[in-house]
Amino acid sequence: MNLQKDTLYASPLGDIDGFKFDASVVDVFPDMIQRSVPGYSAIISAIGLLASRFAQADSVCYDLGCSLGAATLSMRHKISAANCKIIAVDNSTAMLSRCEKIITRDTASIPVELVCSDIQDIKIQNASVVVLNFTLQFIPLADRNAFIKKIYAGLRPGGLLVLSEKLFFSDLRQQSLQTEMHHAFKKANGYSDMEISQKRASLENVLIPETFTQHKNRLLQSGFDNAEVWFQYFNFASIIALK
Ligand SMILES: Nc1ncnc2c1ncn2[C@@H]1O[C@H](C[S@+](CC[C@H]([NH3+])C(=O)[O-])CC(=O)[O-])[C@@H](O)[C@H]1O
Ligand SMILES: O=C(O)C(=O)Cc1ccccc1
Repeated sequence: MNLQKDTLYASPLGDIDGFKFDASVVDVFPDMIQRSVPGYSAIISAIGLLASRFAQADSVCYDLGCSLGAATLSMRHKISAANCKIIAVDNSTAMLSRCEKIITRDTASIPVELVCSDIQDIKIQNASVVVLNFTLQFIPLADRNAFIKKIYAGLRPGGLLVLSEKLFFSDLRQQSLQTEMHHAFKKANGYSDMEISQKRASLENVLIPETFTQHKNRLLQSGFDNAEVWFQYFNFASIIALK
């Protein structure tokens, strides 16, 4: 499980396929997400702190779209409520089998159940914490309302949803500036202009960002009491929604 540098888009590709979380991505994923998502590590640490505040005794904490389990591990090391378990879900078999190896090597005692499934198809019950860390953006737009309603229904009173997303800005100058600054962030982390533009093409119609207002409206319409940004770094933000 050696950490590999992300060079997936470093050579010119003729046709650029839509981005997939396959075995080639798994090998470079920690490097890719760290160098591509501004504030990723800070968000992962804060998810642990939030879980320690919100995890209720005898409840379930969900990590939906868990990838290699970074948010799961952060929660697992911080939760002190009695008799909690974590359910971590991803529909990429390549991601989930690597995640299983990582979780097995970790020695913390909170049980972790790994589920290979579309996150829209699982039961969400008795939840005190639900984490969607950069995952909703990959769910078809038409399915997002029903999915957030389902999460709300599965949360206990006092429950927490952490929703981290790449944002879109309805103001054209903001959208261009925030995108430009995200690309500057990636360049400062060693990606070339070609890597940035090829990755951008592969994410077209795969990662579909929405505005903060769209997210907030959906969360409120689904029943959440309130929803606010607690972290933002350029066009990447994390939202706390409370039941
Ligand atoms: N419908 C779906 N059902 C299940 N999983 C899905 C679905 N769509 C996408 N995924 C999974 O969601 C994850 C998104 S990465 C999350 C990072 C992680 N949360 C982290 O905190 O490190 C974010 C990113 O790479 O930008 C991938 O593992 C997909 O397989
Ligand atoms: O790399 C990007 O440009 C992103 O928007 C974030 C990202 C990170 C990892 C996989 C897919 C998207």
